Order: sequence, then structure tokens, then C-alpha cells
Amino acid sequence: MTHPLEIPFVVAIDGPAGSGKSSVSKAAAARLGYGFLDTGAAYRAFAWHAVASGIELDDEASVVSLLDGFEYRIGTDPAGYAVHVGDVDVTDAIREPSISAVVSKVARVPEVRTRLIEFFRASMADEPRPGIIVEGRDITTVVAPDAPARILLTASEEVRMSRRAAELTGEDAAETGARLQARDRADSKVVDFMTAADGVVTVDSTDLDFGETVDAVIAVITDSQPVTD
Ligand SMILES: Nc1ncnc2c1ncn2[C@@H]1O[C@H](COP(=O)(O)OP(=O)(O)O)[C@@H](O)[C@H]1O
Ligand SMILES: Nc1ccn([C@@H]2O[C@H](COP(=O)(O)OP(=O)(O)O)[C@@H](O)[C@H]2O)c(=O)n1
Repeated sequence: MTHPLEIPFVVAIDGPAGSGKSSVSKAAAARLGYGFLDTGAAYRAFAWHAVASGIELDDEASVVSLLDGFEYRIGTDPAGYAVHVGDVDVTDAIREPSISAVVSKVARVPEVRTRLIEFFRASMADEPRPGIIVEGRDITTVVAPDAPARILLTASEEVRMSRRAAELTGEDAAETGARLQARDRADSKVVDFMTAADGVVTVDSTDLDFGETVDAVIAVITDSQPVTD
């Protein structure tokens, strides 16, 4: 891997499911010429790997035993990135509702979090672009608490559920909403992504359209950058 000469400017973004983290971060990164790291994709890919291995997902020891054989790769180009586990392209498979339904079970295991956080920090350090937007649930608090720009992206539960339901055609909206609520509940037992930690700026997109939300996120990033003459 080539190493950049300068440390990239890190933007940390957290928030609940459907708040717009990945779509807004991608658009902001593309506009700023930054890289983009979707950390949820790693938890989803590890869940995919665990399901493919046929282990009992409630058995923590079995889940941990899969970590050493987990060969994970993801790009940081906001214009498009593939997700691989070994030689298998899992970019689409990890978005399936069957993976969303079980991802929290593996994400709550401390050894899994420790291993994936090491991967995220290495990806941040290796980013060749001048900055990188990293989004997830614990980026502002655990993965990159010293990042110069840290944002909590929120939206009301009703708006988040309707945005997610609109994406999943063929799915029952009420069922999609109930599953999203259940996943947020399970995830929030592990990390708090509903309240902004000290120094974290909240962007509430409930009453903003997509473009306005991207502008609001870019404004926070720009305000956090050192002033140069
Ligand atoms: N401010 C917004 N207004 C309208 N739609 C939005 C807004 N932000 C995100 N969306 C849409 O909501 C859906 C969920 O966003 P996504 O980025 O997948 O959320 P997350 O990564 O937080 O789960 C996407 O279809 C996205 O285009
Ligand atoms: N930093 C992160 C990111 C995701 N996750 C886990 O990974 C799952 C999928 O994350 P995601 O960001 O793809 O989820 P969506 O909000 O996009 O649906 C979450 O439900 C969490 O269980 C986590 O624990 N920590």
C-alpha cells in the first residue's frame, strides 16, 4: 500500500439508521475531493461472512473465531466502491434485509469492534486524498474522537423510516420501519449515537432536503478547517 505524505483531514459522522449518513457523506466527499469510508459496510460484510460460515450467531466464541479468516476489502472512492470478502464481491449482498436483520448480533461483540476499528484507522491513515469522511455509529466518540470535524446527523424517526421504506421497493413500509427501530434499539445498547458528545455538531435533516443537508454538512467541515492565508 502506498502511504500519503500528509495525514488526511478526518471528518467523523455518526447517526441512526436512515439519517442520511452514507448518501450525504458520499455527496459531500465527492464535492470536497475527499475519500469516503462506510464503516457499516464492514459490520455488514462480517455478518455476511458469519452467515456464510453457518455458525450460530448468538454464540460469541464462534463469532470471534471467524475474525482471523475474515479478509475484508473496501474502496474509499465516493463515486463508487466495491466491498469484498476474500474473492467474493458482496457489495449488493450486504444490503439484503437478511443481513440487516442479523448485523447487530455480530456488531455488539467487543472483539469484533476492536478488530474492525483497527481496520478503519489504518484505512484513514492510508487515504491518498487530502481528507476522508468516515461514517458510522461510534466514529465521533471511539474511532476518531480527535477528528477536527465531528458531526451527528439526525432526523426524526418518522422521516428516517419513510426514507428507508422509499428505497426498498417491494418491502412493506410498516415492516421496514419496525425492523429499523429494532436495529437502532439493539445498536444503541452498544454505542450512543442519538446524542451528540462534547464538541460534536448536530445536523438535523428532518426539515432539509438532500441538497440542503449536504450543504449543511459541508458548512460544518469548512468551519472546522484551519484558516490559511
Ligand atoms: N435530507 C434528506 N432528504 C431526503 N432524503 C434523504 C436525505 N438524506 C438522505 N436521504 C435519503 O434517505 C435514504 C437513506 O439514507 P442513507 O444515506 O442510506 O442513510 P444511512 O446511511 O444513515 O442509513 C437514502 O435514499 C437517501 O438518499
Ligand atoms: N460504526 C459502526 C457502523 C455500523 N455498525 C453496525 O453496522 C450496522 C449496519 O450499519 P449501516 O451504517 O450500514 O446501517 P444503515 O444505517 O446504513 O442501515 C449497524 O446496524 C450497526 O449494528 C456499528 O456497530 N458501528
